[in-house]
Amino acid sequence: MNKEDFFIKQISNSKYNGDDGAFIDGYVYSMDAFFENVHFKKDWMSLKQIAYKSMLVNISDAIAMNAKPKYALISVAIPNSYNENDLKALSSGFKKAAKEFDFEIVGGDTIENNKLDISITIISKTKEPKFRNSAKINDFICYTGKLGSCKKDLETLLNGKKIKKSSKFMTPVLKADFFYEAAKYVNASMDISDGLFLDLEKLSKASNIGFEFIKDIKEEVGISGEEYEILFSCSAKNLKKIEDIAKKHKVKINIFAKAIKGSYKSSFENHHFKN
Ligand SMILES: Nc1ncnc2c1ncn2[C@@H]1O[C@H](COP(=O)(O)OP(=O)(O)OP(=O)(O)O)[C@@H](O)[C@H]1O
Ligand SMILES: Cc1ncc(C[n+]2csc(CCOP(=O)(O)O)c2C)c(N)n1
Ligand SMILES: [Mg+2]
Repeated sequence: MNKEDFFIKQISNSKYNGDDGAFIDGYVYSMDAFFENVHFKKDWMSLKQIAYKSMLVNISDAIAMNAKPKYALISVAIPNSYNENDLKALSSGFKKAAKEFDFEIVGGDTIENNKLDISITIISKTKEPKFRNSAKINDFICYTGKLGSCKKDLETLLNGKKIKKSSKFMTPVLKADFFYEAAKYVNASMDISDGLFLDLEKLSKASNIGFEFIKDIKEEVGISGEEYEILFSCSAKNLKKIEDIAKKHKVKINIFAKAIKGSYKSSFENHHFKN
């Protein structure tokens, strides 16, 4: 077992743990960290972009569970060198996301540190939560959008070069409207944060299924992280309905595998606690 899974198992064996968020009594509780030098370098993005992306990566988990964000708690470690304009820029990114997705920032914590580190908790509401453990044998396995560009853009940045302002690495494009409408036809879902192959492994474990690939997934597509697309499964019967909803919202759907008996293991390493 890897260090991350070992640790999570030590802390919590709650039945609510293990999905994009914990669904309890109509609400989904989820949190994600967005830390300097782990998730971004400060010369890559403006403070507003950093704050905005830190919110989007969190909202992504709520959407993947078919939950609508209602409240957020934001914990921020801020370098002492930041002036008032910096603080305004940072808060404008948080507020932009709250306005766009119509939720309230109800609390958090602020400390001083030598790096900018952001942790956000989102509390979201749903009448019909979607989990990772509900994919059924013979389901089609699909993902939204295009995968691959985030890894390419990350590499460009790590090589000291610039990427386009419109890059999905800078600003993930969440498929909220599509998914809130399509969710009733979906069996299982999660967001793609670690990369399709690793996230498929999580889906496989949670739903106790394997995959038969219909389409060949190239390595640069399968190992691209931070895409924040939605990975989902649905029955053959519901596929057409989902495709129609996707068309209406101008969202691309890739149908690339079928769920079969068995299990799936990615041959690629998790980026956390690499040797
Ligand atoms: N420190 C922790 N304490 C308790 N539970 C944790 C901790 N870290 C992770 N978990 C739980 O383990 C599960 C997997 O966490 P992880 O952060 O990998 O979520 P993910 O949705 O798969 O990935 P991402 O955060 O990149 O979207 C989640 O249910 C999460 O709540
Ligand atoms: C400086 C820097 N180095 C590496 C990366 C790549 N990276 C960080 S987190 C992550 C996947 C999901 O994250 P998490 O599991 O933390 O939600 C990836 C691919 C980056 N963005 N910035
Ligand atoms: Mg997730």
